[in-house]
Amino acid sequence: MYRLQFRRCASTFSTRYTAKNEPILEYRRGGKEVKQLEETLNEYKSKLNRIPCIVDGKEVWTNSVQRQLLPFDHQHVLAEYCLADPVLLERAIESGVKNRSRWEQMPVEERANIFLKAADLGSDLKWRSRLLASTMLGQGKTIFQAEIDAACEVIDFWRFNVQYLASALAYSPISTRDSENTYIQRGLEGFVAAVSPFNFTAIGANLASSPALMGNTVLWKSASTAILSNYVVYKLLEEAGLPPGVIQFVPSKGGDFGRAITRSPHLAAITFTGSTDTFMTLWKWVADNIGNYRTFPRMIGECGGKNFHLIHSSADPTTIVYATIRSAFEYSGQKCSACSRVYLPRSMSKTFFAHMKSIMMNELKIGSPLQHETFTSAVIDRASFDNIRNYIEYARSSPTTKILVGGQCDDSVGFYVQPTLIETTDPKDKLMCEEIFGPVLTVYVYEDDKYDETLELIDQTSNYALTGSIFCKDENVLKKTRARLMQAMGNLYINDKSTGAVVNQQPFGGARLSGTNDKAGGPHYIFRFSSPLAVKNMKEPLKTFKHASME
Ligand SMILES: NC(=O)c1ccc[n+]([C@@H]2O[C@H](COP(=O)([O-])OP(=O)(O)OC[C@H]3O[C@@H](n4cnc5c(N)ncnc54)[C@H](O)[C@@H]3O)[C@@H](O)[C@H]2O)c1
Ligand SMILES: N[C@@H](CCC=O)C(=O)O
Repeated sequence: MYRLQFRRCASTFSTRYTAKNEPILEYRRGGKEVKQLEETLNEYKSKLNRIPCIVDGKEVWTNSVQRQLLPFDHQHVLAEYCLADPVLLERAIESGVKNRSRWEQMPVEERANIFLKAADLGSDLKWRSRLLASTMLGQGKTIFQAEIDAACEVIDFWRFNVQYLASALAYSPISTRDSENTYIQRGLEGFVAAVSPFNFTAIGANLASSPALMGNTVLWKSASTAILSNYVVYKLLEEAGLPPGVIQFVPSKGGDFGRAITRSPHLAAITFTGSTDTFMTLWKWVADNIGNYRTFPRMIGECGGKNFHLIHSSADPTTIVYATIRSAFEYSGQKCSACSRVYLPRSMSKTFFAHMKSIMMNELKIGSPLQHETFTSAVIDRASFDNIRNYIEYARSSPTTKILVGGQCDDSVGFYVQPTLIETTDPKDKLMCEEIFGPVLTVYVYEDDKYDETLELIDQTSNYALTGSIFCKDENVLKKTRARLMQAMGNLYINDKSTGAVVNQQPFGGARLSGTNDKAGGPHYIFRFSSPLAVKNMKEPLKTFKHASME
């Protein structure tokens, strides 16, 4: 059990708290964590989970009710949740504004300890199984994918953000004989709007809780397909001691939420993760209202990607296959960091394609995420299924692309899209440029002697710059490649897959239109939610207005 302990030394604070990454549990059949998880899965599955909005700490059961379905069995309604309409959103904003200064004035140690307590609760099997079960059912994640997201990453965000805050508080400006100088991490004036995506429970948890840790009040709008897991996160925080009215849990229609927050003069920041288009819409709405705000709203956005694996002829032939399978098809490619374009040298293409085909056709089990042997399951919803199917149809009809494996889509029970491997002869094909957000991987084979041109191609093909992997064992080539692709990603992997960033190991965020690159899971992220106050306190009265040179 960690408690944050600050100790005063002269005029500075310091702390003994150092976070560690939460160990990943294995969930082997018959183990105690599996037993607990199965009980919780059964509990959630056997009832209709009813979810209210929460405003000012009070449940609000609105008349507008929506349903969350199991993506892998869409006849099964997992939850019914209440939608906040524009009037309730106004109330939530008022509540946030009203509660802000009381929360901000709570001693920072007490605030931080709530999140450390939350991390401890999440680590324990009772809450851990709730986090996992709600994520597996609602978002269609396998046990491993749910564990690394809804348990480990959630817990890591809570612990490491506290560590970053503690280090920040250790900073003290120089005081002089005449003046005592202090530097205070203050919350933003107004409220923070957190808008989260469906694909990571941890992202929702982080978007809502980082601003809160820094003394802000938050309006949290979850994605409609991640409501149950996000509600579990909210309830966990409540049990950890988060006071009422610090986070308002307000599922709502995207447009209603976006309009309500951008209309309010009290908007202090939007912390968003989702598609680039949605972030651009929010940015435009803020611009439309720019004369109306009390402060400049901060825009923090982590957006889409078109992540690449670049393979050099010196790469290890087995690593490139395993890494590509994992990055492109785990969680059905629904990670912003998923590999969706590969640049492959002609000299390795035969063995690469043969190995990929063999694994994809014989070893990848696609099915219910509740079965241990499942590699990946259905995609999140009807809209996503239709969108991905359109790209596959396009690939079927285009003269420059060929589907090598997969391509089948079946929505009779769940929204299943078979992992699909495509080869294109057009490196600027839309399959190489646009984010698909599904299990569709396109490969462009380049001639070995065209490596430099291929670097140019990678850099120029997409407006996204989220993650990229270089597979190469030649140090000189690697050096040249890194220099050429310096701006082509926010997270670079060398001889590893382009997914799987871990808090405080690979702080995460993209460049270009992939986002504002504030690096969640890194030491600077929390400062986007702070408006520091520098204080100079004069010790002596002024004796003259004249400078020495004037004497
Ligand atoms: N870069 C990252 O760290 C990161 C991480 C996860 C996901 N993503 C990206 O997220 C996308 C997938 O997630 P998604 O489908 O949930 O994205 P999305 O943009 O459809 O939705 C994200 C959130 O925005 C809300 N929203 C939609 N319109 C809105 C509006 N006008 N005003 C306010 N809110 C609005 C949605 O309801 C949801 O809560 C992909 O593009 C993926 O790359 C990026
Ligand atoms: N932490 C994730 C990024 C989140 C994107 O959806 C990864 O690196 O796989």
